[in-house]
Amino acid sequence: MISVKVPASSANLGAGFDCMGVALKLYNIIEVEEIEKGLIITSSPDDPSIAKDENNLVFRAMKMVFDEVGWYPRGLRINLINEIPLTRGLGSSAACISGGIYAANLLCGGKLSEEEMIYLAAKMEGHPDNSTPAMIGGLVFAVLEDKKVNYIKFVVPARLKFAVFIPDFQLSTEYARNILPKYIEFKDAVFNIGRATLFASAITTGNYELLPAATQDRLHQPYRKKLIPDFDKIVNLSLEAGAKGSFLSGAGPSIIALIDENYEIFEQNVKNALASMKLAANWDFMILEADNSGATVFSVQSTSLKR
Ligand SMILES: Nc1ncnc2c1ncn2[C@@H]1O[C@H](COP(=O)(O)OP(=O)(O)O)[C@@H](O)[C@H]1O
Ligand SMILES: N[C@@H](CCOP(=O)(O)O)C(=O)O
Repeated sequence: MISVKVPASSANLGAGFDCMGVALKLYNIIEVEEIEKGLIITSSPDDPSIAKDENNLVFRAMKMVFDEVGWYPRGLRINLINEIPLTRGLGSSAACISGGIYAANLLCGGKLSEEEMIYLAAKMEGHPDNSTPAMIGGLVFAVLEDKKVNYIKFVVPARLKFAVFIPDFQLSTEYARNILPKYIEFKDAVFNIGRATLFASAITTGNYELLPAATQDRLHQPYRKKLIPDFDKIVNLSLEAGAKGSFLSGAGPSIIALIDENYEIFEQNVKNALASMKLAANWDFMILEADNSGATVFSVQSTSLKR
């Protein structure tokens, strides 16, 4: 049995639509084992949206690797332990894809390079901003090209923390992508280019005072926030509590805020605000650090199957 740990991820980071994302210390565990025959998939906590047959996302990612390298297990047992909430904008699908590719590559003897795994994951997900940090960790600037992903990984210092606000409803990434406009005004494109580059510079040089300006966006949040009733309330309360920027996590509905200091004061202020605004019942709140490792093996037990 091979056990792989793969982190959650928060993509876009404001202005960096489809090209920026950070891995977070919230994990799924994917356990895989070759068996004599068949496909056995279990998951906990179970969720009706998690397929237990060949439609399962982790299995589909693994099969893509087997097809790529021309090696197939006789049968496969997959056990999924899901800490990352599904369909909340925290890269649950990307964790399945990157974790499944990573686990399958271990099962078939490591035939794929890290670059090949990063590309396959981004190609399957359709955009590299979740799958790449899920695979290698850190805060990643990434562009999916024709046959590869061009990326830079920035190792996030522990002083920068991430407040995550998770509502009690789901918003599928597919739906949240379909509602985006096919065309935008030139001035809005220029607006986002400037802030995405300012974000990259501010985050890598530690100029966190620039982050509130650098995390503004006109490409996706104006459209998606309409699907999230308390969006402005959560963003405003996190900024008033001292966050250095607050914005949609991925395609949502979760919201993420950047915190640079006074974490305990921030946490207490947020908890007080959530309670006084009667939002606490519908919004989970946690403070996470960035994960700088990505998908990792955390146990390998020899299989009883003899080839
Ligand atoms: N932990 C999981 N196990 C199996 N399938 C999953 C898991 N997480 C997501 N999926 C599949 O991926 C699909 C897309 O999820 P998505 O809307 O992208 O969620 P997220 O925003 O968390 O990435 C889900 O409908 C589900 O079928
Ligand atoms: N760039 C994508 C990111 C989707 O992230 P997820 O965690 O919601 O799957 C988008 O904004 O559509």
